[in-house]
Amino acid sequence: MGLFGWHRAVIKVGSALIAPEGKDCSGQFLLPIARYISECRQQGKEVIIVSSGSVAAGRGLINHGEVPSIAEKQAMAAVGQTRMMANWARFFDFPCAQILITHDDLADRRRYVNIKNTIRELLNNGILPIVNENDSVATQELKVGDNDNLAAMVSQVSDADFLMICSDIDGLYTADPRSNPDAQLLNTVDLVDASIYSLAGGTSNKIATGGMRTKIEAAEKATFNGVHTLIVNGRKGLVFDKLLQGEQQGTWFKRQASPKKARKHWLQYTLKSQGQIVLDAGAEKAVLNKGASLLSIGITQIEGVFHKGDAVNLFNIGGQLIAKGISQYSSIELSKIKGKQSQQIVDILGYCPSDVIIHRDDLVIL
Ligand SMILES: Nc1ncnc2c1ncn2[C@@H]1O[C@H](COP(=O)(O)OP(=O)(O)O)[C@@H](O)[C@H]1O
Ligand SMILES: N[C@@H](CCC(=O)OP(=O)(O)O)C(=O)O
Repeated sequence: MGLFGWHRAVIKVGSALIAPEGKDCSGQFLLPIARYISECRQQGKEVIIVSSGSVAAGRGLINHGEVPSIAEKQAMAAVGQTRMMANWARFFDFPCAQILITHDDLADRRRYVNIKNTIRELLNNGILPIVNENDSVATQELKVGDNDNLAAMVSQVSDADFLMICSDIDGLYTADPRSNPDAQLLNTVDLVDASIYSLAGGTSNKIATGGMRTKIEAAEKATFNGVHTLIVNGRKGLVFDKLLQGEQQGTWFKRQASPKKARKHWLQYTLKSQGQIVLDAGAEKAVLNKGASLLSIGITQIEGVFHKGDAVNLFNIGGQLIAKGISQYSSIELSKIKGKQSQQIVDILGYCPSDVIIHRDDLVIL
C-alpha cells in the first residue's frame, strides 16, 4: 500500500486549526477537512478524528491568570470539550461520538480492549469517533501530554493503516521555517532517526503543545507499527482536494512494515502470554482455516491466571501451540463459560461484554 490505498485512517487536527485565534472554537479551517472525511467515507474508508482544542475552546469562559494553572486548564477543557464536539458535529450528516482517554487507559490492558471494542462498534455503525485526551481528569504524570502521540496510539488501538496529522505548517522542514526562511520542505522520510529529530523545533503557538518534535515522535511510533504517516497543512483547503485526486501533499513518513506484519510481531514477541487455552477440533479448524474469532463453545480447557486484555497461547487438543491472541475474558470467567454457547454467557456470568472470546483481529496464527 502506498499513500492512498488505506482502509482506516486516524486524522489528527491540532489546536492551531480549531482555535486559530488562540481561544474559542472556529470552523474556519474545518470545512475542507470535514469534506475530505465525508468523501473518504463515501469511498468505503473508515476515519477516526483525534481533535485538540478543548482547552482553547474553553479559555474565554474560565477566569485565569497570564499563565493558566492546571486546575484552570482542566476547567477550560471540561467546558471547551462540548463546544469542540459541537463544532465538528455541524459539518457532518452522520453521528459523531466522543471518546476521552488518558495514558492510563491505554496502559491498562482491560481498558485498552474496551477502547478497541468501542471504536470497532462505532465504525461498524457508521459513526465517526472523535478522540481527545481526557484533560479535565488526567493528572500531569498520567497524561500522554500531546495529541500527536495520542493519535499514534489511537492508530494502534484502532488498527488503522494511515495517520494524517493536520497542522498549521506544510510539513517537516529542514529547520523551523518560522525562524529559518531558507528551510526546505521534506517530501518523504524513509526512516525516523536522530537526524530527523534534530530538525525539529518546538511550537511558538501558546495554545499548542508539542511543535514538530511530538509529530516526529508520533510518526516514529506509527510507522514502526505499519502505519503510513503524513503531516499536512490543514489551513490550506486545496491540500485535501489534491489528496483526493491522489496527489501527495506535505511530508510522508513511510511505514516500516505492513500493519499485519507489525501487529503480528507485537502480539507474538512483545506481549507476554499469561495463560493457555485449549481448543477442540472444530474451533482449531475455524481459527486456522476460516480466519474466525474464537468462541466459548470451542474451548475445552483453561490454564494459568489471566485478566481481560491479556495475551494467551492457544493449543489444539494434541498439545500443539497453534495461535496467540488477546482474551476478552479473564481465566476465572472462561473456566465458567468454556464449552458453552455465546448466548449462555450472560446467564452464566450475569453480563456479556463480548460474544467472542478472542476477536480474529486480535489473533495471530503461529
Ligand atoms: N523542522 C520544522 N518543520 C516544520 N515546523 C516546525 C519545525 N520545527 C518546529 N516547527 C514548528 O511546529 C509548529 C507546528 O506544531 P504545533 O504548533 O504544535 O501545531 P499543532 O497545534 O498543529 O500541533 C509549526 O508551526 C512550526 O513553527
Ligand atoms: N488535549 C488538548 C490538546 C493537546 C495538544 O496536543 O494540542 P496540539 O499540539 O494543538 O495538538 C486540548 O484538547 O486542548
